[in-house]
Amino acid sequence: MAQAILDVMPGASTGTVQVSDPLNFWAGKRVEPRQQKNAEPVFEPATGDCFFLLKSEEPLGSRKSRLFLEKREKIAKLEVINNGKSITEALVDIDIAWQCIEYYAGLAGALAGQHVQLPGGAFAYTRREPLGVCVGIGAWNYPFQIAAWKSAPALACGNAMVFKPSPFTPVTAVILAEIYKEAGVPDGLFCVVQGGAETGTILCQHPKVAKVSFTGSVPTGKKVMEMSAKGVKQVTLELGGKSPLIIFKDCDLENAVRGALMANFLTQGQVCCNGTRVFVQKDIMPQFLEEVVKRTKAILVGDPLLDSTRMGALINKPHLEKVLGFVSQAKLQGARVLCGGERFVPSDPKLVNGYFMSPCVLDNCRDDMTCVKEEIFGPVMSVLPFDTEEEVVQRANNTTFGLASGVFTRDISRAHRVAENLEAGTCFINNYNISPVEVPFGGYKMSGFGRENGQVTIEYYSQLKTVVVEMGDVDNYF
Ligand SMILES: NC(=O)c1ccc[n+]([C@@H]2O[C@H](COP(=O)([O-])OP(=O)(O)OC[C@H]3O[C@@H](n4cnc5c(N)ncnc54)[C@H](O)[C@@H]3O)[C@@H](O)[C@H]2O)c1
Repeated sequence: MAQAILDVMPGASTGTVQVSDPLNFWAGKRVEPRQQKNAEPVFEPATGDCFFLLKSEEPLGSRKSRLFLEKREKIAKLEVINNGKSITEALVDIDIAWQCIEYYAGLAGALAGQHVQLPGGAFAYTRREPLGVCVGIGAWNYPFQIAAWKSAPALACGNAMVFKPSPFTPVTAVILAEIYKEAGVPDGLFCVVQGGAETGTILCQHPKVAKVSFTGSVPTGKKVMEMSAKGVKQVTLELGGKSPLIIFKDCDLENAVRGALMANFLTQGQVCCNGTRVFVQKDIMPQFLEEVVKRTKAILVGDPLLDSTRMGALINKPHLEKVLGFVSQAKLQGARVLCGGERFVPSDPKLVNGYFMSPCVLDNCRDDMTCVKEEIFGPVMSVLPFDTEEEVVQRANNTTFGLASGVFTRDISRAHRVAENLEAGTCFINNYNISPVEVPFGGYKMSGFGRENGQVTIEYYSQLKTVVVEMGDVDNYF
């Protein structure tokens, strides 16, 4: 069964793949939902064609790196077919996923408590224990990577995880389940359940669930937190962002332009930590704009399975329309479109119904515009001029989000001062959007709390037990 889904490769090309195997993984194997709801079509973003019928489960309550490398390309191709991102990026996503699993597999053996000496020979020690059954709920922009980022630390700490992918990208999480099984993870320890809001709700409300780790939008994150609060469950929330990227005039301009592109156009701009508010010091604005527009226009949009493609298709039609709507609104509010911002129809006939758009750079932006305030989640960069460090830090922080931030400067003191003053979970100095699994990732403010990756995440998937040991007699007050 597992093979069937992977057997479509390597001859697969855009528009030819149909997936029919069940995508739920329960007690060690792929299963059809026990009680099916209506099947929902899942679309291939590059062609607009349905390539899978997703049957989700109704009332759920009632009813190792070597392995990765062998499957790397196949998983990446399926990720592309389901998500629309370029194969170049998908391969990196899969690599980051296995690095994450290796990292936490390594940390598992290092989990340790503390020994505390007490008076009279007594002592205490602490044990790091699992929480129990954890739920992972994923967004559609990094389907496989999100499943790995959540399950690797969860399993390393001794928990079980039930993972629910986004119904837009249901296809690859089950392969992760099969890899875990092949690597020796006992049946039932990592399960995949398909479905949307209803299934997510059931999972969050289930009395036997100890923790929910959620990646998605702020409105859904609030609901997840409310539901989890009722059961006093721990929560990790990885939510949206509208991150600032600050480019000072003393920067290496070539690198700053590259950084701005990395901050805006990965995965068709559908990245939570994107630096979509690009603040550029006035003195270098003309040179910055000239270079960034030149590079943006050169981005090759098209068939995401081709190695030469740098930008694929957005996730679905309503989302494409929403992103294009943000561009229209920006124009009405006075922004100038320097390039892109339109639906793009590739010359390949099989891609004519795909959800492509040309990457967009907006100039003449002001802090009060919708495109500068709201998360667009598409390839739209808003450029804003600034004069002083003090002013730009204040403007950069003037948002309810706080996921990431970036600063380009050659002044080392300024770089660290700005990093300290920005209200965000991550600050990139002279780079943007790199995500090594060794460093913690997560938000400030309404971008969420808790962390993924890094050693600290162990604390979010375990609980501490204190054991107090008396070596003498009990001191009796009575
Ligand atoms: N901070 C991060 O690490 C990170 C990473 C990726 C995406 N995101 C954010 O995710 C958003 C885009 O993803 P999306 O459109 O899939 O988000 P979404 O909030 O619409 O959905 C996320 C997940 O929640 C599920 N869900 C929906 N309603 C639910 C409910 N009532 N109860 C439980 N689960 C429910 C969905 O089925 C999906 O699996 C953006 O805002 C983006 O910034 C954040």
